[in-house]
Amino acid sequence: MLFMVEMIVQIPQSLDADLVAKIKLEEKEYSQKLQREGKWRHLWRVVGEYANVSIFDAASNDELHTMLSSLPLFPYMQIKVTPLANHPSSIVQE
Ligand SMILES: O=C(O)CC1=CCC(=O)O1
Repeated sequence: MLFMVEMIVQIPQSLDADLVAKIKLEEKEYSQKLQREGKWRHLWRVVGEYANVSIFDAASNDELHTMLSSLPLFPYMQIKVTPLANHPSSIVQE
């Protein structure tokens, strides 16, 4: 099952800079693990914003929720999930 996931990152200015750097490094490592596993299919930066648009491939809503809530930046993000279905005019059927 494919999902479009929109993430807006909002890290409080008051958070310790070293802690922020550590969280970002852990976020990168975790996201790249999911990408290598084929679970995180696309990761795009939204131009001009500290935000991304991603495509996830998860077996269930529960699996997607587990992946998203395990993100190190999860406490500092607004996340919107949109389930995707095949479009009848698409020449690519997933
Ligand atoms: O920078 C972001 O958009 C948040 C994020 C998601 C995966 C990652 O490595 O950073």
